[in-house]
Amino acid sequence: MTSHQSQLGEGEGIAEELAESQRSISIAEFFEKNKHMLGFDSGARGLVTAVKEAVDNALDACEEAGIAPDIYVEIQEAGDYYRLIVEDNGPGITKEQIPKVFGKLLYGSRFHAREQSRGQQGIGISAAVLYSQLTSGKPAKITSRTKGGVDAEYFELIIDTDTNEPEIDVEETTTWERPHGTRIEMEMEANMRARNQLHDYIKHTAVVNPHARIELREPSEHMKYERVTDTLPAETEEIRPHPHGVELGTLIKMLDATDSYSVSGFLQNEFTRVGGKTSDSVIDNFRDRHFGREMSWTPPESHEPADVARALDAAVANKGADATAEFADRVEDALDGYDRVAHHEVADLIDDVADDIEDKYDVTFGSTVRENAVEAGWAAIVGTGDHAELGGEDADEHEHLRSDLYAVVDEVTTTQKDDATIQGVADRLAPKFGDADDSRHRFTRDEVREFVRRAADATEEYDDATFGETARENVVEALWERARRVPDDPPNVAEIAGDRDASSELLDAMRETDIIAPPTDCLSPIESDLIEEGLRKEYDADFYAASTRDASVHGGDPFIVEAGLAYGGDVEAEGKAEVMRFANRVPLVYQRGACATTDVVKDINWRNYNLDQPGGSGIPNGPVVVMVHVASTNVPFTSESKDAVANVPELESEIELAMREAARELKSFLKKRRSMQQRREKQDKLATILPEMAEKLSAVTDNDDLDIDDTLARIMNNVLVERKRDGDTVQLVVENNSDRAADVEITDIVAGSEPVLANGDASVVEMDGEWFVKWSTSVSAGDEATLEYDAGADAEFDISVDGLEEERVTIDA
Ligand SMILES: Nc1ncnc2c1ncn2[C@@H]1O[C@H](COP(=O)(O)OP(=O)(O)OP(=O)(O)O)[C@@H](O)[C@H]1O
Repeated sequence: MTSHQSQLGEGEGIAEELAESQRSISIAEFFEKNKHMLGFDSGARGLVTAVKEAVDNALDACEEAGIAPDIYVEIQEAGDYYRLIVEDNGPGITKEQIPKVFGKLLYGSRFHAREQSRGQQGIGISAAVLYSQLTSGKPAKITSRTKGGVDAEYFELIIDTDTNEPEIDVEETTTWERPHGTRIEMEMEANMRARNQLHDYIKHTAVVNPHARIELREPSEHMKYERVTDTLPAETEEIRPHPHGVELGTLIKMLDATDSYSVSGFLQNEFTRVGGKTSDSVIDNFRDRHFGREMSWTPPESHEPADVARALDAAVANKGADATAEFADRVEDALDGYDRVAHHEVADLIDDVADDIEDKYDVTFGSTVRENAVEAGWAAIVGTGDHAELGGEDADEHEHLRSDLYAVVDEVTTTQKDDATIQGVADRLAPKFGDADDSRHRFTRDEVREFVRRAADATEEYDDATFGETARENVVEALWERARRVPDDPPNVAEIAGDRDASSELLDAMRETDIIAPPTDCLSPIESDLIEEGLRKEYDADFYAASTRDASVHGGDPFIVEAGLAYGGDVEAEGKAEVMRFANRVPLVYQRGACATTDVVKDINWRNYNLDQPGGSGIPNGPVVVMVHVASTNVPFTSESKDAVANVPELESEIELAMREAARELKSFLKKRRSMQQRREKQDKLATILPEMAEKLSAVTDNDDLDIDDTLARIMNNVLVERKRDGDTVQLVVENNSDRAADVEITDIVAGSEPVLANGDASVVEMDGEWFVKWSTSVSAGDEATLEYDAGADAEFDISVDGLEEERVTIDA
């Protein structure tokens, strides 16, 4: 700006001068200047991003082709540069596509697909090529062989940043030992300062992709992760957008592009989860918005001044007295059958009766006669038009509507409202409907709301009454519910597309309609058991928990959030918990602080889950690993570099729920652990005091020594496992002093003499000269169970008890 200020002439013509320097910018030029947006802001980071882009693509390609991925990554020092090689055993890329995939930004197969994949935008690998050519000046070298292809194709290329088109240096066929797959080699200015991030990326990728074999060879380390399973993630299906997710611009684009003529066809063909019934509901909601609804009123009773029959009689001319009289009477009689009636119902009724009269009297009720009759009949019902004349001098034009409205307002307001207030509101509402421009009484909900607002405001102002928001909303709701949906056909797709308001009404109607969540076969969550397994593989912890939420929708794209936790054991106890973030099975390495995932973890009150959280917010302290996975057909990232998930409320709330589900399990684990610890402490204290007391007691009473173990078990309400010997007879007694049933599994290893069972459901197995007596028993609270066997005097025993926490069992054997 400043430079222009000094260079440009003053006054007129500045815009023209500026225009000379204005030109379009190619996308490649743009990203050349904004490398950071794509994750290439430094040499250290650039290398990690390039590995990530190539490995993500390789995994996507293999999974799409149903091939168990075998991925090799190598980083070599090459003079002033680093050379990166990534090879996969995927389906390969055709000769025609190779230059575009690697040499053109924004070229890819996934941008328009609603299906979970790691790649989304078609920028990733070409951005890596761009970064490599910018920093090293060397072309990218690509080798690819398609499945079944005789030769492999070899290219050396760069991106022409002016045109964003590939510039091919070398193109030839070559031989390659892999039967199919793709290999890319790039040189770039880089360093290994981000080695930790690189290792984390590879390690965590292996954790959430147990079906892949991944190898990384870099100048100072060689890491290899073997495949743990041959089962590939469930194949995902591409889906159409969900009606709850599209935005207005997208909807208008879809309306323009569709082959459908009718809205119903459009909704069913272009969206997921819309069948005939759902499309009818959407169209009904659209009608309400587009046409409004028709107010319904109670038909006047015959003794009221409004005389429908007389009005109809007067409106019909030249049809003969009998025919006219019967027509008028029959319409009036039929109206008696209605509690409330709307304009189009009166029209339908008049049509039906007119048809009958035509047949019976051989007269014609043409459309003009019918229209006149509808107009006159409706005016008589709502008390406008000629009705004043019919009712005589004293007739109040809106009397009927007033009493009708009084009944509605009275019904839906509380008994505290006095009569005068209700009457005030009804009286002021009546002319708003009665004198409205639309004589059919068609109004949108907003119009009805506005009428009620004005009537209530005026009543408050002039009658010194109160008529609050709830009362107003109740009246609107009651009138709207009583109003009738109109039968008009909705406009066709082309008409809606050309009318922004109508498109917006359709969008609102779609959002308002209950529609089942999109199918989830387009997503492939890791699933909670595999998350736990993944955590178990990486962390030797005391406790693991995981949860996988049901699918939700954001912007028409379904998503699933999963969370996992590992606690205790060898997990680093010092400092803050480790937070691992994943999106579509890709570890997110950078921008931790700008990620919705981290924000949610920080906002949770972890003290509620028995974790240490100084100040009550922020990442908790202690031996915890938190893991969050967001799987979606379109993960909302904060930028093209796909490092952080954006703060989308729907997503944040699901992340929170997933975290809380896993955290609840952690809480009960920690609670139990704590109570066990307290029990242990109590037991330890008793174990010190009791013998002293017993000793003193025996001394005072001059009795034999007391059996302390039994006493301890009883005080602690423990399950006591006791051995009694009488000659060769051995008895194992399980005495349940607790208040719930105990399932115990006892293994008594007997050496020196073969045990012979006398009773019980036990088994004896010999192994290396020892006998394993295995006994499983369930003992109810307060009961005991006994196993008896014979063993010689030389027998030695080694007993262990499983099935109960250590702290709940006292062994005296
Ligand atoms: N190793 C590969 N094997 C087979 N096809 C590939 C491979 N790498 C890339 N492709 C194809 O090239 C396209 C472009 O890849 P690119 O990395 O530029 O974008 P993307 O993965 O679709 O999205 P993103 O920009 O989010 O990474 C992919 O959509 C895919 O069709």
